[in-house]
Amino acid sequence: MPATPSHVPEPSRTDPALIRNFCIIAHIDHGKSTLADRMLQLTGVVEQRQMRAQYLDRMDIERERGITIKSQAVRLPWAPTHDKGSTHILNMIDTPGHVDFTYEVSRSLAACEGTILLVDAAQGIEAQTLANLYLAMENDLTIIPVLNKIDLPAAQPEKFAEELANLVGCEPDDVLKVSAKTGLGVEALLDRAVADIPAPVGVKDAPARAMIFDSVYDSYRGVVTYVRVIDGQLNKRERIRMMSTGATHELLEIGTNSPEMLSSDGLGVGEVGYLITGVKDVRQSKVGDTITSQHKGAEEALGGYKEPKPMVFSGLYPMDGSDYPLLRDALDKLQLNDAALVYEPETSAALGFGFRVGFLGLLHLDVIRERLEREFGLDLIATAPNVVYRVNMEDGAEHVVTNPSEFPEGKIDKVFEPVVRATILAPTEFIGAIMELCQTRRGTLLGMDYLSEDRVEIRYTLPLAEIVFDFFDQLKSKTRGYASLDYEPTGEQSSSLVKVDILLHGDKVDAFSVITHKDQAYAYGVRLVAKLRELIPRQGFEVPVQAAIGSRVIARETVRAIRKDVLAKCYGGDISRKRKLLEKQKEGKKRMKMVGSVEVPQEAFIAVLSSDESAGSGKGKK
Ligand SMILES: Nc1nc2c(ncn2[C@@H]2O[C@H](COP(=O)(O)OP(=O)(O)OP(=O)(O)O)[C@@H](O)[C@H]2O)c(=O)[nH]1
Repeated sequence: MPATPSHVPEPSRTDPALIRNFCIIAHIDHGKSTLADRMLQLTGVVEQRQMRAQYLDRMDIERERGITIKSQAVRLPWAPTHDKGSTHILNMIDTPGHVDFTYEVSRSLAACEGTILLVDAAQGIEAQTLANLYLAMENDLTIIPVLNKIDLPAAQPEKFAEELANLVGCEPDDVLKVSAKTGLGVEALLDRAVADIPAPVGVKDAPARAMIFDSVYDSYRGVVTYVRVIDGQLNKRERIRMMSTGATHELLEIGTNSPEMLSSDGLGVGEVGYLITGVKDVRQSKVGDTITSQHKGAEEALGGYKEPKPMVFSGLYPMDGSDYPLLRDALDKLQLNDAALVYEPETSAALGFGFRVGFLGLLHLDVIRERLEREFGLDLIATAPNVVYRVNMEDGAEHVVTNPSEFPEGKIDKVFEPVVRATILAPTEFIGAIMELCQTRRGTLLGMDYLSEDRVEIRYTLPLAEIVFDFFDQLKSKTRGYASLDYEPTGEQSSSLVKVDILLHGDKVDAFSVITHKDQAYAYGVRLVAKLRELIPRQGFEVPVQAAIGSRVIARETVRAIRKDVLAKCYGGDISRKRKLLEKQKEGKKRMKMVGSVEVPQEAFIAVLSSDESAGSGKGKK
C-alpha cells in the first residue's frame, strides 16, 4: 500500500469555499483513467515511483480490459498556479464510461458541481460524450470542455474544438487541449477547475444529509460506502440512518481517499469521502440513497434514488453438475459487491441445476461470467441471453417472462418487449449502412442531426432484444469502426413475438427455446435444427430434430439410426484391445446428457449455445 504523503492537509471540515467537486466524463477509451493518473501524479498524492497505469482501476478485469467498472473518488490538494498560497481540495470522481453502468455515472454527477468533458482529439464527439453531457446538463453542472490526446499525429484539435464548442455553447478558445499521456496542459486544467467550478453550498448547521454515490465490498472491512455530504456533518461513532430503508448503523470509520483511505473524525459540508459501518452487503448501502444522523436526522431525502434494473437474463449452469454449490456461493459473494446482480435457482432438463441471472447489459454479463470462471475456477455454460417480456393472456392474466422456456401456453392477447432509444454518431458516408442495419433490426427512425459537415447523429427506437446481442459489432463492422452507440431504455412495445422450441425425438429441449419476432422464427428454427443434426451422434434409433411454434413444426431434420458396434473392426482374440475400446466407449458416454431418450454430448450444447448464431434475435450473441 503506498504511503500517504505528509503534505496532504488535515482532511476533516475543510472550508467549503476551498472545495471543488468534479468528475470526468467521456466516451469509452477517450482517456479518463489516464487523465486521472496524471492528476494523481501532479498533485503529489501518488509518488512517482508508485505510479502505475490506471491507478484507480483496482479490479483485475478493469486493468486487463482497460475499462472502469466501479466509480472511484479521490481527494487532490491543489494550489492554483496564480495563487500558490491557497491550497484547494479537488475531489475527483472517476466514472465508468460504458452504457451498462450509466446509473453509476449519473450518481457520480449528482455528487459534483462541475465536470470535465473529455473528448479524444483524434476521434471527436462520440455517442457517450453526448449521453454524458446531457446527464451533466440535467444536473446543472459547470462543464469544462477538454480535448485529450493532442500528442497524437492524427489529432485534429482545431476541428474538434469547434465541434465541442458548438455543442457546449462556448468559444473554441475556451476548449482546453491536453495530453493525459504526456501531462501537457493538465496543470492548466487543474487551475481551470479551481477557477470555474463553483464551491459546494450546503447548510452547515442543518441535519446531516449525505448522498451515497458508490459502495464496494471489501473482504476485510465489509462494505465501504462513498458519500458526498450535502448539509450538516457526519461524525465518527455516531449512529446513522439510511433514508430509503430506515436501517440504522454505527459509523465505525469515516475519512477521505488520498487515494488510500485516510480516516478522520468526520466529514462536513461539500466533502467527499468514505464510511464504514460493518454491514456486509452492498444492498444495505444503496447507491443513490441518502444518509442522515439517527439523532435529529433530516426529514427529507435527497432526490434521485433508483433501483438498478436487470435488462438481460441468461441461464448459468456449471459444466460439472457437482459444482452447483460452488456456483451458488460464488454468486452470493459477487452480489455482496454488485447490487445490480440478481439470480434465482432454475433447473433445465438439458443442463441440470443452475441459475437464471439478471444483468444490466451484455458487458455486465461478460464481466460476471469471467469473474465466476476466473476468481472461482468455475466452468460454465451460459444460455443465449434474453430480455424480459410481459405477456398478457386473453383471460386477463399477466406473466413476466425472464426465461423463454417459461413463455405461457394458451390464448395470448399481447406480448410486450422492452425498447430503447438509440443514438448513433458516425461519419455521414455511413448513413445508408446504419439505416439499413436499424431497419433489419425492427427500428423506427426518430430523427437525424448533422453535428458538422461530415458527422451525423441518428436516433432510432429499437427493441432491446435486437441490440443486446451483436448489434454493436455489426454497427462497427459496417462503419469500419467509426460509429458509436449509446442507448437508454424508454419503455416497451407490443410486438408479434413467438416462442420457438426445439424438440429431440419429440421432447422439448428447454435450453434451446427462444422468443423471437415471428418473421425471424423460421430462419432460427431451420438454422438450429441443421446445426444440431451435425452435432448429435447417431443413436440406436432414428432421432427427429424439430423446431416448433406451439404444436406447429416449422423445421425438421433427422439423425439417422446406427447401431454403434465399437468392436466391429476388432477381429481375432486380442482381449486387452477389446477391453480398452469398451472402456473408451463408456467414458464417452459419461459426457453425454440424456435428453428424453436421446443422448446428447455436452459439447453439442456448448457449441450451439455459444455459437454466433444462437441468439433469440436470430442474429447471434456477441
Ligand atoms: N497518445 C495518447 N494516448 C492516450 C492519451 N490518453 C489516454 N491514452 C490512451 O488511450 C487509451 C484509453 O485510455 P483510458 O485512460 O483507459 O480510457 P478511459 O476513458 O478511462 O476508458 P474507460 O475506463 O474504459 O472508460 C489507453 O491506451 C491510453 O494509454 C493521450 O493523451 N495520448
